[in-house]
Amino acid sequence: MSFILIRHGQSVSNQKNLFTGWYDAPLTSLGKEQAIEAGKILKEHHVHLDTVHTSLLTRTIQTTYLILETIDKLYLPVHKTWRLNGRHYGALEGMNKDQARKIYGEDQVKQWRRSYRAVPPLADTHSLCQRYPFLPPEVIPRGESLEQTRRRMEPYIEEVIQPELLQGRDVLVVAHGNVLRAFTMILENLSEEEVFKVEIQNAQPIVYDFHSDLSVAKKIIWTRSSY
Ligand SMILES: O=C(O)[C@@H](CO)OP(=O)(O)O
Repeated sequence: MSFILIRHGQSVSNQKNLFTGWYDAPLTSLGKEQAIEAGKILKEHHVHLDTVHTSLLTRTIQTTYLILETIDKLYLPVHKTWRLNGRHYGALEGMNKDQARKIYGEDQVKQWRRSYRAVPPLADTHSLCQRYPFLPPEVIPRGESLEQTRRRMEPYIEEVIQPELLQGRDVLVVAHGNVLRAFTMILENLSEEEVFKVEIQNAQPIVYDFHSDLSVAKKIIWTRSSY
C-alpha cells in the first residue's frame, strides 16, 4: 500500500499572507495550477489510488478534484471530514502574519505557528455553528495548538485511514499545512523539537511506503526535479 499526503494549492489567504485555519479561503489561479501540476506528477508516477480523504474546506476540496480530474479518476470515493480541517488559528484568523509579528513580536508568532503546544488567542466561533450544524458547539475549536489538532485528527486516522492502509489500499489525503505536520509527526515519530522545523509546501506530493505493521519503509517528496 502507499500513502500520499498533499497540501492544498495556494489559497487567497496564503497569497495575502493571512492566518487561515478554519476560514474558508478558495484557491487562487496559481493554487489551481499547482493542484493540476500535483496531478500531473501523480500521473507520471502511474500512481494507483483507492480512496481519498480531505477536509470540509474549499481549498482542499478544489485541490482534490483538480488532482482527480488530472489523473482521470474523478470516480474515486472522496471522504470529507472536519477532523482534517486546518489547525484553528483562533482570533488570529484573518490577520496578516507580518502585522501579527509587529503586534505580538517575532518569537510569540513563531511559537503560535510552529510549536507543538502553544495555543493561539481564542476566537468567538459562534458563526461556525451554522456551517457545522452536525458538531456540538463545544466541539468546535476556538483556537488550537498543534497538539490539540493532532488529538482531534487521531480518531479519524485510527478508525478510518489506518484500517484502509492495513487492508492494502492506496490512500491519498489532501489537507492543510499543520494537519500534515501532525501526520508527519505521527508517521515519523518526531519529537516536539523536530516537528517545530517541519514545513509543508503547497501541492507537493509526499509519498510514504510502509512495512506490513505500518512503520515507514520509505518517504519521498515528488517535485518536478525528483524524477
Ligand atoms: O494560516 C494557516 O492556516 C497556516 C497555513 O496557511 O499558516 P501557518 O503557515 O502559520 O501554519
